[in-house]
Amino acid sequence: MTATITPDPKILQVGIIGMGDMGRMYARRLSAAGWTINACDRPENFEKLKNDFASNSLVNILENGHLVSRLSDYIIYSVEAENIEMIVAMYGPSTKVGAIVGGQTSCKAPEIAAFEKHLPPDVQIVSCHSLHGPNVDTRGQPLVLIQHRASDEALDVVRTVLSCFNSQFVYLTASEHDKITADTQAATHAAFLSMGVAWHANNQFPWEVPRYVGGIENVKINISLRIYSNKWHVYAGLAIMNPAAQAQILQYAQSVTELFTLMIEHKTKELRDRVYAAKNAVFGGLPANHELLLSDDLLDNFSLSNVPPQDRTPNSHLSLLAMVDCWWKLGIVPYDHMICSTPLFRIWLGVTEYLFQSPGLLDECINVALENDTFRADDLEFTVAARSWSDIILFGNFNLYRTRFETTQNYFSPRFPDATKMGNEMIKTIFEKTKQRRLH
Ligand SMILES: NC(=O)C1=CN([C@@H]2O[C@H](COP(=O)(O)OP(=O)(O)OC[C@H]3O[C@@H](n4cnc5c(N)ncnc54)[C@H](OP(=O)(O)O)[C@@H]3O)[C@@H](O)[C@H]2O)C=CC1
Ligand SMILES: O=C(O)C(=O)Cc1ccc(O)cc1
Repeated sequence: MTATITPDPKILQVGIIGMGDMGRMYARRLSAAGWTINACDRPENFEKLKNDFASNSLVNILENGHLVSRLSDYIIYSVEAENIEMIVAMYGPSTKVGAIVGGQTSCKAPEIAAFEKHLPPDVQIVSCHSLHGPNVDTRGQPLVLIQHRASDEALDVVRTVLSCFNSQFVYLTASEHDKITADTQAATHAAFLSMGVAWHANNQFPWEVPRYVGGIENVKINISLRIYSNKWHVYAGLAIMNPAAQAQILQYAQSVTELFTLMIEHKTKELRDRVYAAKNAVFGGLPANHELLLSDDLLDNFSLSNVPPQDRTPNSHLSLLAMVDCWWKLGIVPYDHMICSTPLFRIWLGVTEYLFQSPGLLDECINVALENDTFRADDLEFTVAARSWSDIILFGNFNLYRTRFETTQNYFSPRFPDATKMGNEMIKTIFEKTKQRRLH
């Protein structure tokens, strides 16, 4: 069934269909490593794209995916997950005989189904997924490879082409990929999306509010703004199209609601027992000499606020209590997924670990949750937001997702440049610090 493809930059041509943020990042890095790239976006974007890459002689911009598919030996679809079936149906039949095809979408079940349905049988399928955003240094980051319908030689070709990223290859099946990424990404994103909506609902720029000062608060603000500065469809696609993700988001919303109810009912024993049961399930297996992934000193360096950190207000941290509760209820041990984790997931895990494992901090947080009303209005809005995101995702409503996302995105947009700069620094520092932990 298979034709031989030589992974030689003088011969092999790489195709990229979809020149958005990720497609452009791939085109730049692969061409810098000497590969010839044939690339396209939607036909109406042809002139602009051609202009943008006019100075790069190794990137050959074409009008549409038919032209890319006919010329290229290894083709990557880097398009919106929601549209993958329609786009593969359009261009897949034009694929060069014996070529290798893969996709970059964040959820593999629909992508693989589209490939199986629309690619000619002589075409091999090796999919990929860079587990990070387009502006993150690719070195050392996980890069999932899925040898779905392909020879070992075809996998080798893909490995050779993508080796210039110096990422860490992780070999999975499509369904393993979807299960693990649901565990790492779905509830993480739900938490940050809900924070953004809650701050917006209370008409707050959190870095201007003195009660949002301190290490953990810096992470919440930076990461939430980082997500809102990205494209809505990236998060909608991986939440709505991955069935395993829906269960996580539903559980996260339930955990938020149930913990918030215990807080406002002042059910001290029930709340404490539940939080400690979750702590035991998620962190109980860590060795005695386990070092925290993050420290407050480190996190204090990444503030968008001008208020000094010593004026920190203790917080109920509902979003973090609910995260660990959610992992517990779903039987997820997040450390099992480090090899396949995104930067945001590692940071989020680092923060939850910091809250649950720093002496005294968890009890302080439970006491605040039960007795202090400072964050009550924020926690109420956060609960409503978590429920609302889970409804939108369970109903699979892309339009409502987009409206909800973009409304909050507009509200925060003036601060995106600062937050992106700070977020990149934070990711870099935390990446260095957690390198050992990630690889073992
Ligand atoms: N951004 C991220 O952090 C990551 C994203 N991913 C995944 O990678 C994929 C791409 O994401 P990203 O680059 O961020 O998104 P973008 O929206 O920036 O890129 C998608 C591109 O595909 C184009 N497109 C749509 N239809 C066609 C078509 N018929 N032919 C050619 N091009 C088309 C879009 O054009 P137009 O906008 O005009 O519709 C857009 O330029 C998504 O599936 C996403 O889930 C994976 C890892 C990380
Ligand atoms: O790190 C994260 O969770 C991100 O937000 C970036 C991201 C988005 C989509 C992916 O498929 C992979 C990474």
